[in-house]
Amino acid sequence: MASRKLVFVTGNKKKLEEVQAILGTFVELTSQSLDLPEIQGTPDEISANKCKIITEDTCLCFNALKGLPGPYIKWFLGKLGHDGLNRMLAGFEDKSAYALCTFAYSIGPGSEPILFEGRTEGKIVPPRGPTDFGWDPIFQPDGFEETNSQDYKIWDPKLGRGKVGRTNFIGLNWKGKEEFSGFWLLNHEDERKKETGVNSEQQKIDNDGVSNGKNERKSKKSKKKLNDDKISSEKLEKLESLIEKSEITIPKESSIATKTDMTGHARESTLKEAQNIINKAELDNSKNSGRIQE
Ligand SMILES: O=c1[nH]c(=O)c2ncn([C@@H]3O[C@H](COP(=O)(O)OP(=O)(O)OP(=O)(O)O)[C@@H](O)[C@H]3O)c2[nH]1
Ligand SMILES: [Mg+2]
Repeated sequence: MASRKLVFVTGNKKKLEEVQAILGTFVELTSQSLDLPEIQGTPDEISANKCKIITEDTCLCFNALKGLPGPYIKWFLGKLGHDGLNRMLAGFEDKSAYALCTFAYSIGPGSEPILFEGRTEGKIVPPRGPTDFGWDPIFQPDGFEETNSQDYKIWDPKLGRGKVGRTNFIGLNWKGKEEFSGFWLLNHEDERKKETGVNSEQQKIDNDGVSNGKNERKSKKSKKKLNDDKISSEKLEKLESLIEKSEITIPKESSIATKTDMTGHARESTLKEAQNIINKAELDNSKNSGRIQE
């Protein structure tokens, strides 16, 4: 199992299953459910993990309704069901929609969460397939004859494909995963050293154009280690070269945001949720240290 541990703050078992399947070989997730803003339970586990957390917010956006229900899909789905959601579009010719998944990733208290997004275009159709997960039965991604329900439930590494924006983000295209893994390594010096054999000082030397045999040896060792972790050497080389060339960019601003879609809203609410969790963990930390001193 991967040595990197991350707390996924979600109350949704299906989400957890999907994200773990996608990140499986790279990060081991533990889940924690927090009902914000009325926080239930204590996020001790989060504090203990120094609050390396991710949250994820899923939107289903109808273009005819200028992006709505978007982040409110949970409540619309709960009240109207699949048929009701279809009927909302009865008066419109345009049945197109998109699934938008926004991840917030935090490396710990005091650090601003970083956002990553995945988006899948498709259309709203009468329900087909199993009904055990949300709006899957009524969302048919472009290029597919099946709804999300009828197609692959989760990221399938053998088939090399999966579904909706989550897989678009970290599965279907490797770019998202590279950014995430690259970001992770860049921000966790200890793990970076362990995984790549290169620390930031050495990287600085390499970037300045000075290479040495020692690094090459370490790099070979790290390749073996990560191969064992089932990341192909081709992908590892790409990742390492991205890190070394510092070509990894963290997408703070989305290139897909438009005035009519829900991207901005999704970003804001995900960020707020992540920030609330961090604030709560910070508060818990300070309360704990207060208790110890007493
Ligand atoms: O058919 C689906 N395929 C998916 O891939 C998917 N991902 C989320 N959802 C549903 O969309 C709403 C978003 O709300 P949401 O992002 O706030 O999730 P949530 O409240 O269930 O969990 P969380 O906020 O604790 O993580 C909720 O009704 C989720 O069940 C999905 N439905
Ligand atoms: Mg939620």
